[in-house]
Amino acid sequence: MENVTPHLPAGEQIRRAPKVLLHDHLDGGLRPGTIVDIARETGYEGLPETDPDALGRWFREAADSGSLERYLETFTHTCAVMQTRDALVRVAAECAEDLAADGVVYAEVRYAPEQHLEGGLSLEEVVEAVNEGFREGERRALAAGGRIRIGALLTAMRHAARSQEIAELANRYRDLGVVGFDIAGAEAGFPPTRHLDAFDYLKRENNHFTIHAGEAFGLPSIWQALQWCGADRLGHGVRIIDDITVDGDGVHLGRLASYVRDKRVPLEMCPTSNLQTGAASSYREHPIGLLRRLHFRVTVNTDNRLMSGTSMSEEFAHLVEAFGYTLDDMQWFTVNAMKSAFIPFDERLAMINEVIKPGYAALKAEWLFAAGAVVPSVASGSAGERG
Ligand SMILES: O=c1[nH]cnc2c1ncn2[C@H]1C[C@H](O)[C@@H](CO)O1
Ligand SMILES: [Zn+2]
Repeated sequence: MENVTPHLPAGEQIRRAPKVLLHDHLDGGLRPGTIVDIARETGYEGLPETDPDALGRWFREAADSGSLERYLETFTHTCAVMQTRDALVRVAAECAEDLAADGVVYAEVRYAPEQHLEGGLSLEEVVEAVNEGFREGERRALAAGGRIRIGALLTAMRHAARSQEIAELANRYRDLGVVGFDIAGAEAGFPPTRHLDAFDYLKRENNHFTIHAGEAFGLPSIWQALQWCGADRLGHGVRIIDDITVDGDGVHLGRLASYVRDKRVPLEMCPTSNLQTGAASSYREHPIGLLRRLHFRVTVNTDNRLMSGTSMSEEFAHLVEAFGYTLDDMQWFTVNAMKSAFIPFDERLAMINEVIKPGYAALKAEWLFAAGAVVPSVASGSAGERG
């Protein structure tokens, strides 16, 4: 029986495991080489480095400041090279290819259309270019032997005043590649209630939205996002830990933490990003460990693959190392994410039953066929005789 003892998944196994990503920014995931190419083509001269490797390092280091505001400054450069139709198509197609190559089978990728208008595109043209890129990337992934499906989330910037317009845009492109709405940007000083009109509108339209909350600001932000705005999911939500006490008597959940767990509110957790912005101090101390043990609806995400130098596989590898997670844990996070996606219920269910569960079952069965395993005796039926 020792062969069925859960073992820790390693690099290649983590990559091949089907993964679901709900929180990934399009303008936070460009390939450094693509940034350099587009900057050259479009005459953008503001890049801090023009060698792709050096530029990749620059993003990771600049984002490693311990402050969300400083972290966000790095997006000036990525947004600067995402101002034309061709650039948006290319970046979106490569995003789909990169995620598929990393074993992501379903992703919701977000971006703020209002940040891509400087080259004269309209909001609609931005959305259509990104959608075209995602479809192209899905086709290329298929041709390369992978498979991925991507839905877009339209983000409004919380310091700006275009959330109603972006919410209407999300509604117009619903069922046309856009699956929901989000607000992002600096959290302190910009509470989600500033955008109540947009959230009320989306609720009236029976549409879906998530809100970045509980990252750089604490419980009041989470409380507003849920109880005033009606968010379906929380972007990050790590500060919910402030409403949980662990002492000699056990674990005590405050009213807000209880609500989040009881209502199965999905938490889009992004461990590496949280370390960079100071929302958590190490992987081992990241609240995801406790929240998973307490059965919150936790999901694992990348946030910004470029700025964090990460991928879904990297995030899981860190968690495996910090918490000893097994393939069963990975499946649990992945099913949580799929249950929390904004696509229709029947499609989510089919993804879970036809893609995710069989994918993990196949990986879990691999020990049977590994070198030195008991394959001959299983094949000859002796295992059955013994049993
Ligand atoms: O983790 C984040 N918190 C708040 N805002 C963020 C985060 N990551 C990216 N953003 C911002 C910067 C991007 O330009 C914008 C849209 O993707 O969203
Ligand atoms: Zn984010």
